[in-house]
Amino acid sequence: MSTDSQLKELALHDISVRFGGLTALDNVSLRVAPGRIVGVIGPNGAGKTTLFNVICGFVQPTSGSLTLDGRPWRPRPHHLSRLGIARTLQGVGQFAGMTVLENVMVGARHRHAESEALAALERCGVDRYASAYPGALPYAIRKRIELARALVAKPRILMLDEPAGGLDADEIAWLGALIKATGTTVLLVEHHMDLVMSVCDEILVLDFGKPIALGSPEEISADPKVTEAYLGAAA
Ligand SMILES: Nc1ncnc2c1ncn2[C@@H]1O[C@H](COP(=O)(O)OP(=O)(O)OP(=O)(O)O)[C@@H](O)[C@H]1O
Repeated sequence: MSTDSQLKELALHDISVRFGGLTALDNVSLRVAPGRIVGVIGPNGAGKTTLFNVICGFVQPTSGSLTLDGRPWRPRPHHLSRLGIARTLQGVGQFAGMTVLENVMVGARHRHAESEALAALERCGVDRYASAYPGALPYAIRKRIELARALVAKPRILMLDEPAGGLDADEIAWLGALIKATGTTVLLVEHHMDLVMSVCDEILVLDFGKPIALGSPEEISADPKVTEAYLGAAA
């Protein structure tokens, strides 16, 4: 279990991202305090993945800034693991030519990579697949392997990009329990509302790149702007 002093505070300050004429993020500010589970939700195209990509350094903001532990920070993808930031991908992009264990060892940072990878697989309930090749395994198992790969380095900030996508109710319940048990800071982009509402301490709602609400699950579910954004998207 991480202690507070090991955790990092990540903050976005007035971040905007424009792709040509399209504003994908419009003055978004967010503080992800140590140990908190923060959700980012919004209809399709709201800017959730773009926000993740800004934090990972894949997309440069057009304006605004980021800080890590209060210091100005310019994210770079190859520095993330050194900083203790791990991210899962929307899909299950594992290396087909490597075993499950080898795939998870890619995420490890220490000398004891193999035992740490096995422990992460065990934590995710998939250690029995260690010597299998991921391509042959069911999707839900591969999602768990993806989580093990993110958890193996014991990240201080865990970024989960639609971890519930394609999972059934039992798998989602398991995932919710795992997220709560990590004891680390989590940033969660997810469409599955029950999961978001049950695990998050705080939720940011984006709509067409604009932050329209930020608050506890109770505040967000009672906010008419949020209902309107989702109904508008469904109409
Ligand atoms: N590299 C890019 N170039 C141009 N437009 C982009 C790029 N990346 C994202 N966009 C656009 O920015 C907007 C926000 O996209 P983004 O993928 O961040 O939304 P999202 O909330 O993650 O959507 P979804 O829920 O469907 O994954 C969309 O209109 C998208 O088409």
